[in-house]
Amino acid sequence: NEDFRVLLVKFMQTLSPYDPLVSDKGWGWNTTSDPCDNGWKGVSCDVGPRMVRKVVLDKLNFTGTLDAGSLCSGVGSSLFVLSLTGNQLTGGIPQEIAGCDNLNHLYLSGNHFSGELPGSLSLIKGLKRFDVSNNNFTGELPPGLAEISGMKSFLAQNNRISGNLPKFDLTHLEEFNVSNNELSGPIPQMGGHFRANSFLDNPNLCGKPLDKECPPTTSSNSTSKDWSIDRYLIYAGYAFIGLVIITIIILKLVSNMRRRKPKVGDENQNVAVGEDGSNKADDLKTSEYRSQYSMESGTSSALVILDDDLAKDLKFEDLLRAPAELLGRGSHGSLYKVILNHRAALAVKRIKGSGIPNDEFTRRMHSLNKVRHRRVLPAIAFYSSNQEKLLVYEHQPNGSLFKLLHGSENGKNFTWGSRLVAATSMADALAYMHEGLREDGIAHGNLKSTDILFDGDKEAFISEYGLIRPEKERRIEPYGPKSLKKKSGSAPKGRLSPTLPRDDFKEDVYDFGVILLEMLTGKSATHNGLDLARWVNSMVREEWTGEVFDRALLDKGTSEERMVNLLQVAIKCTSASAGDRPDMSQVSKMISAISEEEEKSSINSPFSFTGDSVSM
Ligand SMILES: Nc1ncnc2c1ncn2[C@@H]1O[C@H](COP(=O)(O)OP(=O)(O)OP(=O)(O)O)[C@@H](O)[C@H]1O
Repeated sequence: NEDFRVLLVKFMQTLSPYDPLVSDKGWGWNTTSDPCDNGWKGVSCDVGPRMVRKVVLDKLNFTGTLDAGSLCSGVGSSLFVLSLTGNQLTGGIPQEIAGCDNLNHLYLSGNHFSGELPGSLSLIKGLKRFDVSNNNFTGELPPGLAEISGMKSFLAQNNRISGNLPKFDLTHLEEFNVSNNELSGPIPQMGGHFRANSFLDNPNLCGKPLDKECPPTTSSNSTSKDWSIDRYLIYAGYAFIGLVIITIIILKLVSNMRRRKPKVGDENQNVAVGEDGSNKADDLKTSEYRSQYSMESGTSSALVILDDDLAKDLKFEDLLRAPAELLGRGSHGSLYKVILNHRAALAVKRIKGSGIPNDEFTRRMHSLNKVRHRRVLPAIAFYSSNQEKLLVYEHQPNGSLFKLLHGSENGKNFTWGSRLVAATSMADALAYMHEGLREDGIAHGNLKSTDILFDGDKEAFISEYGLIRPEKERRIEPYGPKSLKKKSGSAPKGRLSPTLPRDDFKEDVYDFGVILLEMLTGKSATHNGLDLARWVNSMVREEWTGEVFDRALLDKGTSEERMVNLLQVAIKCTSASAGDRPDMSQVSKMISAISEEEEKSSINSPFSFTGDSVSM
């Protein structure tokens, strides 16, 4: 009826009170047309009963306020999604928002909203995704909000919300972030897998997972009981660690004593013997590795040159003396940019205490050096001792895929065509390496978007292939749709699985799938405590596939069909069980087919960054 249109038009006018042109923009919002017939901008309706289901008006420079009263009286219970992200709306969220009592998704981030979040929000019992991040909200979080069961995202970071944090049930939440507010007091024990970054930058918030302990309090019996349990656990932990250390020392002493006892007739008992019966120490000194500088004289620890052109005459001393710039600290060690006279810049990875014995590591580097793909960055030299390893690569000047997608430019200049080209060549490179190194059992082992680097010509390379097998273990709680049905026991990536062996090649496929998802969604794999594969799966299940894609991709010329095809490949790669994941060779074929389609449709955009270099 007409009243309902009048109310919706009033809602729109309040969003943009200073822009009388809204009605002239051809957006359809007027009392004479039907929102479901004439496609009002941002309005989607049910096909059957023709009811307004979604109102999505993002980034339209609205400067007014949210007239929830008119909107919710107008659309009543039919509205499922309200999204006003990235405008400049002011004022608060009116209590009347509860009139939209079937709202599932409420996205209001990136505005200038202020005031307290209304308590009436907790009356919207079906609320699943709630995002009010990046506004100026103040006051306390209504405790009822934490009691809505089935909530999947709660994002309220970057506001000025104060008071205590109510107790959410975090085990079922996929995204949770209240960082950078003014919250105070202890973080309640809420379960879930969220790390400190979901709570950071609240000066007076304390307790796990933050690094900051809460001061002991006597005011509440239950709190002091929690504290004494905590303390008991800490002391028990110390005692256990002490016991383990003592056992290790005793075992070491016993094994040293045994080793020292020479056996009659055995003169080489201290030299390890290889599987083929050869003497490993001698192997390492063969002409395949040219020792340039020996750190520990008399041992095989030396800078080993693998690429005669790039690392000619490179000496360990040169690396030690040259000025080095720390580029980052990863999970295995630090990475330095080193510039030596008359040489291209080098990237030197320093790994301490890898746990891989010297000779095993050297053999691994040797195997890797035999299998080369032009899109996999080879080590040009390395040094290995039992305590420390150095790997020397060519420095790549255009940063990593991670920075390109999540750096200051947020992937704005990384077009769909460029992403597809990078995905195709990375899949091809990984498939090639898997095939060549399968017998040696050497997969990449730790693939992340920081390991995809761009060279001077802005071509993508995989780096750190097979460098080290991290102590990351097989995931027991997978992230595919099957696992989402299980309500408990969900685990973050890399959770311990003591019994099942890990298939490194299928782990690579999973990691590659996550990289594809990062390229498709523009989200990082661990942003906001979010497990990307799990989030995408749940969005697709809820039939919100269109909402997962990076907005920077929704340009003229981008094929949604091929984006969905690539998304399906990524979902297969991140299948719950390793057995359901395709091999990299199959992945490569599927992506190549999408690329061919793209080429045929002649809308393939060239791989392009704008500007001289990628700004990070
Ligand atoms: N050859 C290279 N040239 C230029 N930048 C590099 C090179 N190798 C790595 N980097 C960048 O240096 C930073 C630190 O790298 P590093 O490998 O130490 O960390 P990581 O990849 O985040 O973690 P991990 O140790 O788990 O692999 C990353 O941003 C990475 O993209």
